[in-house]
Order: sequence, then structure tokens, then C-alpha cells
Amino acid sequence: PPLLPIALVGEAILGQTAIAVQHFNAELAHLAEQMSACMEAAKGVGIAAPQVHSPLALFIMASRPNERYPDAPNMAPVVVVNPQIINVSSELVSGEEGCLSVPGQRFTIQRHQAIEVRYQNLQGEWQQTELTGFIARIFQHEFDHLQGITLLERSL
Ligand SMILES: O=C(O)C[C@@H](Cc1ccccc1)[C@H](O)SCc1ccccc1
Ligand SMILES: [Zn+2]
Repeated sequence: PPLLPIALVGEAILGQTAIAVQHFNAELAHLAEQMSACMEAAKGVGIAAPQVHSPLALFIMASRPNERYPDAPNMAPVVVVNPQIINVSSELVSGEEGCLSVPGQRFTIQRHQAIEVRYQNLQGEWQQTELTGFIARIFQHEFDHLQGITLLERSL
């Protein structure tokens, strides 16, 4: 099946607040599958539903070592639904980020080093955990997408 087209910065959907997911059904699981395929094809470590023109509060995050973050952990893709950031560290770290919606560009972005988060999985079960480092960075990047915020608004 073809990959979903990726919204580019400037398209309205990337500037909108995402809508809470209410129905944890097969359709949601199918969307998550399509998003994972897009992320893998783009060699990304994250992708948010608005980037594939869906208004839902849903993203995928993964992690693997890459040239910018050679010590990044290997983490299998995680589906994050209706996320909340409930605590953030005062410590900020600067790092380089890319965005599938701003192709070919890299930005230096400050993020919280550690965050406490709460989200639902594809079955609607609430998870709560603390994230640090590169994975915390990815979560914050994708969470921004669900608030209609892209790197361009955060770039130093
Ligand atoms: O647009 C997206 O959400 C995918 C982003 C994910 C990302 C978040 C934080 C820091 C870096 C990337 C990227 O396009 S995925 C491509 C990539 C992978 C590793 C490092 C930099 C860029
Ligand atoms: Zn992005």
C-alpha cells in the first residue's frame, strides 16, 4: 500500500491543535500502522498524525543511534495517544533536530532534559513514565506537532 503524503510546513493542519482520540478501534490501529511505515521509509525517529493530514492527537516515537545522536538508545516504535506532559526538568539541553515537514533542514533546538509524561496506548490504557535525553527530545518534538507548533517556531 502507498505511503501517506507528508504535510509540509505552511499547510494549515500543521498549525492546528490536534483532536483527542475517543475511539480505540481498528481504524486507529490502521492509521498508526500507516504512520509507522511513513516514519520508517523516511528513516525518522518520530511522526505525528497531523504530518499525514490527520487531526488526531496521536504520534509514533522510536529511537536508534544516528549520526547526530550516536549514543541514542535503540527503542522500538511506541504509539502515543492523547499525550500529556505533567512535569519538566528545569535543565534544558540544546540539540540538532530535523523535521519531516521541513525537509532537508536542521535546527538547533533547546528541550527539557527530562520530562514526566502520561499517554494512552492503542488499547486506551494509560501509561505514565519519565523520559530523558534523546527520547525526551523526540516526545517534545512530536508533542509540539499536536499543539500546532513546528521547529520553525522554536529554532534558536
Ligand atoms: O518531523 C518529525 O516529527 C520527525 C523528526 C523526529 C525528530 C525529533 C527530534 C529530534 C530529531 C528528529 C525527524 O525528521 S526524524 C529524522 C531525524 C532522525 C534523527 C536525527 C535527526 C533527524
Ligand atoms: Zn517534525
